[in-house]
Amino acid sequence: MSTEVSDVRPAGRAARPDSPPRRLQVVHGRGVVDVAAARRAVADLLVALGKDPASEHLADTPQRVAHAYAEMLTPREFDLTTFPNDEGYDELVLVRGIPVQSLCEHHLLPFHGVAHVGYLPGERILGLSKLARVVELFARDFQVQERLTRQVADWLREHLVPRGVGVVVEAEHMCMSLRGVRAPGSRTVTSTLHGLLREDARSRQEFFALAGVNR
Ligand SMILES: Nc1nc2c(ncn2[C@@H]2O[C@H](COP(=O)(O)OP(=O)(O)OP(=O)(O)O)[C@@H](O)[C@H]2O)c(=O)[nH]1
Ligand SMILES: [Zn+2]
Repeated sequence: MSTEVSDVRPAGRAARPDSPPRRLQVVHGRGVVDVAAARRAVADLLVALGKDPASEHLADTPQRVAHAYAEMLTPREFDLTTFPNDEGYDELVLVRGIPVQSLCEHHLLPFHGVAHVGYLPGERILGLSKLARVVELFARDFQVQERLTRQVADWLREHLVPRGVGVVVEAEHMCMSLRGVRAPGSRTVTSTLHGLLREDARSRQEFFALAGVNR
């Protein structure tokens, strides 16, 4: 998925790179869901599963399912707000326990859990809520957990230009709980590190310790 990040400063305002705060509008470049086509496909699926979509109980189900998938595949747009790091804060900034709600691309079933996202600030610091918004930006898609984890880390490296980035995702996959291997409660942990959090052992250990992951 591509994302577009554009400057939303009002026209005529000086574009000084250090003017606080800086807001960049983040728009996802994902195809819009064709709800009508999805509704027809869900009705066909019900028939294929031996159900009658015209029955009283299922009459509105195709419409609901189509809307549910459209919602689950559409991240909210947001402003990426950054501030100059005037105090020269050079320690880790970490938000733990960010909810992750995504859909496995193999079975179209949910996987959900938490993300811990941290960075070592460079010239700018980020509005804290934006770490959770970036997780949503990539989670609202058909995904595998490894790619989701890496996309969040790569995106922050590109758009925040910190000295280091770390992302840990812990999630339970419904395709492993409800069906197949039927291992409810098992959680998959994935991580991606960039910059100093990858290269410097002390920073890496501190990140995993604060994230609550024992490595
Ligand atoms: N690496 C990775 N695998 C995933 C993820 N979500 C689901 N899977 C796995 O994708 C695999 C698909 O394997 P297949 O053998 O093609 O599908 P399957 O027969 O339904 O597999 P079972 O789930 O073992 O019954 C399964 O092992 C799933 O557990 C993910 O986020 N990352
Ligand atoms: Zn799956």
